Amino acid sequence: MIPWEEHRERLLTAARPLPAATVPLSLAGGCVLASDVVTRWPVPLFDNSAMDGYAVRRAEAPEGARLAVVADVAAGSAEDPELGAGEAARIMTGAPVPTAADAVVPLEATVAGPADARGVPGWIEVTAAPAPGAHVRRRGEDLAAGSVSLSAGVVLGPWQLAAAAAAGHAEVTVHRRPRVAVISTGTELIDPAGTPRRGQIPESNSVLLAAALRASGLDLASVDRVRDDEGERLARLVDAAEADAVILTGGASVGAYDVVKEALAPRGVAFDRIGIQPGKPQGFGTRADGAPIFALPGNPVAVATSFEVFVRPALLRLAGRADPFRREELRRATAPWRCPAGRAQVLPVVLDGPDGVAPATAGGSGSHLVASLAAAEALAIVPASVERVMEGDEILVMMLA
Ligand SMILES: Nc1nc2c(c(=O)[nH]1)N[C@H]1C(S)=C(S)[C@@H](COP(=O)(O)OP(=O)(O)OC[C@H]3O[C@@H](n4cnc5c(N)ncnc54)[C@H](O)[C@@H]3O)O[C@H]1N2
Ligand code: MOO
Repeated sequence: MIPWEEHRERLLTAARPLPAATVPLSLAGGCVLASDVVTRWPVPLFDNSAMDGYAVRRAEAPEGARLAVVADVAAGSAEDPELGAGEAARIMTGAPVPTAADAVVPLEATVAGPADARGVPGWIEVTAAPAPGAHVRRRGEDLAAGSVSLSAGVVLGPWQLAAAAAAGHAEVTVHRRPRVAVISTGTELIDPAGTPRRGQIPESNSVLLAAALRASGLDLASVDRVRDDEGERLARLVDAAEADAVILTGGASVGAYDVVKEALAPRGVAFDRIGIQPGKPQGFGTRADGAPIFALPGNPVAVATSFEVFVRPALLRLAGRADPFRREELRRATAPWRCPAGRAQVLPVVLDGPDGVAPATAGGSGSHLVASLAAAEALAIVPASVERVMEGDEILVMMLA
């Protein structure tokens, strides 16, 4: 039996980041940046006002000063009005501060005289003197021109994409988002909407994997279902999948009709017994083009936990993530539970209070308990040496959100 950490390491070593491509920002969300984004200009681009108010020469704007309003600068204006002694310009938030001004007095700190047709008053009186540079957002104070705005390796979320746009880029160079093919196997499987006859069950693994891929920012390339007597078709589907990785479920154990093993072992996929429960039988290999092939056991809970423990980190590596792991926390068991002998346990759990954790199901870690998966919030990972978790024991918990 291979320790689960060793199996995971083997998968991670084989998973090389996909080549980089330049894509528009609208398609880059969730991708990992492959090269630095260097700002084309200082951010902000020019000194601009942080307030709606009046641009002034501070030395001439003590409390009680009356200033003539000689210009009106809106956001987007290219004007740079001269300000003489005793003069001010009305200015809006985001508008360029006139070169002659060195502070902005907000509207609320003024009393205004009669206005013209555009609403610009002829004069204002300052009711609170501005501090030096008050309400002026300085050119380059966020980022100097030519400096790195986003470093390679960053995952592009909404904030990072906005930063790239602000730095003057409509496109970024990212690792391609992995496209993943899913193939579920089993003669017993029918559509969830069907009426199962004796021996048949609704197919749920591909539903789980498709959603898990999407939730991890990965693309679903295709979904197929194969009967246990369709080994050749299975091999063809794996070969032909237009995907960067293939995940199969079922048929990975020692049964008489384990189609995945039959079809893929001759193609170099290694099937091993891993020291983890659920998820003991696992197959792993690489296609001729380097795409990893993950053959998971069929039990739905084993699929859920194997995806989290093995497949997701490897796929995130393909996506270019340096750290592909979930956040982990140490929590206290608030109920006791049994663990399998000789294998690490990955148990779907609920979070109990600020630092507690309890099994999501009374049935323990049975790999068929798919309905109770719905209640789970995280996965407890208990080492192989532990046979029983006692109330109060410290447990390592892999957080799923
Ligand atoms: N003699 C032994 N038998 C088994 C062993 C063993 O070591 N010796 N290992 C057990 C363990 S542990 C597991 S896990 C399973 C894995 O078996 P397979 O990978 O061959 O999976 P299947 O037999 O195809 O399916 C297992 C189970 O899951 C249901 N299933 C399969 N696919 C789906 C799907 N897409 N949606 C919903 N449910 C699915 C299937 O009906 C079975 O009930 O082997 C044990 N046996
Ligand atoms: O390892 Mo199997 O996945 O326990 O039930």
